[in-house]
Amino acid sequence: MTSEEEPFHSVESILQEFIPEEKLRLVNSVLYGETLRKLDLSSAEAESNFDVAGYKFEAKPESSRQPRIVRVGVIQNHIGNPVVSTNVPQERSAIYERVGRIIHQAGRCGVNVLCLQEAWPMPFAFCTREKHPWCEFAESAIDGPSTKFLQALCTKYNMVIVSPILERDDVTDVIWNTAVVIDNHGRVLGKHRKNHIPRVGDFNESTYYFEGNTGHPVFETEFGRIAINICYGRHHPLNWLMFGLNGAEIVFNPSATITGLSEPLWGIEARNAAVANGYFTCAINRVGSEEFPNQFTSGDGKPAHTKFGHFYGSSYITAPNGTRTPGLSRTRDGLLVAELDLNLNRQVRDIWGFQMTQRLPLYVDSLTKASELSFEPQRMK
Ligand SMILES: NC(=O)NCCC(=O)O
Repeated sequence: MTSEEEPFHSVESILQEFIPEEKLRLVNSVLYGETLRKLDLSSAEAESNFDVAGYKFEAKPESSRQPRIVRVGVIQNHIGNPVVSTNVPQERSAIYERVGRIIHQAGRCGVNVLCLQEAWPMPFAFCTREKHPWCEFAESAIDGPSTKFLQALCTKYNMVIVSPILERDDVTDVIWNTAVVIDNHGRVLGKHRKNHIPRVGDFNESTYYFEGNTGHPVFETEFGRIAINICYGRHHPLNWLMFGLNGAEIVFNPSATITGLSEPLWGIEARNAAVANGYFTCAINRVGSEEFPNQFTSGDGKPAHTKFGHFYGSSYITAPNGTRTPGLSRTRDGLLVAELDLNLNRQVRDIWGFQMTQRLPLYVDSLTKASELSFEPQRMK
């Protein structure tokens, strides 16, 4: 589908429309795994301009460990106005207003750890390659406007919030694509800078920032050990692996990606990472279309244009056994909540033994060789 065709709500809504109810359960169990119970989110106030959905991932009871229940939430949202305004404070406050309403609902749903979409407090202006005015959106991770805005909400709802922003380093002025982790007491626990920067289609992000220099940090929160693999990093299995080796129990993947480029990959990559690494993954995509005042090109022979395609939303959450939630809508703002029992990670690891059988030393050796200029591929004739 191109951005000009009529957008459909979700794959799930099409399956529901055309597959008889008694068969739909079977189809869903093959496509999505175990049937998940729905969470009662009646405490959330229904609002006409965004959806709220919630599911429960259960683990077996253990006699030596208590269940480790945590509620995670992910938010996907439009930026508000179809044509982006170049007035930075105005654009930013409209986004705060829109996202703030959804965060309040997450608080009411008892969410413990919430993650927002990639570069949430700004339009995804990196397609333009213009520095002015978009670089003005870059802000301090420690005391920038978005951190300050969220700190109050973290404290109010006793909620950890992962805030993916365009960061301006406090000392050097250098710009980074960064996820800031603010704990449930409103303190900045730390940050992670995007490790893999795209050079594909209109994703001209390398004009603005470099590959991150923060490694693969795992943040120990009161609700579990979390990590963030920012957008294009989801195409890199070693990126996911390192968060797992460092002990992540939940990995968030805040993204910005469009129809016509990545949609067939979307349901695979974060889901596969959950299976391969024995942790929960939460894939979050922006939603809607963003149009910029000036035309841009990306050296791909396409005519100059002003629209950045359709961000298809479809945020979803996967357990280490591959069971996943349905996706949020492809067209509407939404809050997806999932109650996880983190004991499931070890239970699935025990069943499949991927950690035991992964043979890291074998690959260390091979990868070291493969990264050398003198590398000769192991091929037999
Ligand atoms: N934001 C971002 O890294 N997008 C790249 C496109 C993709 O990975 O689908």
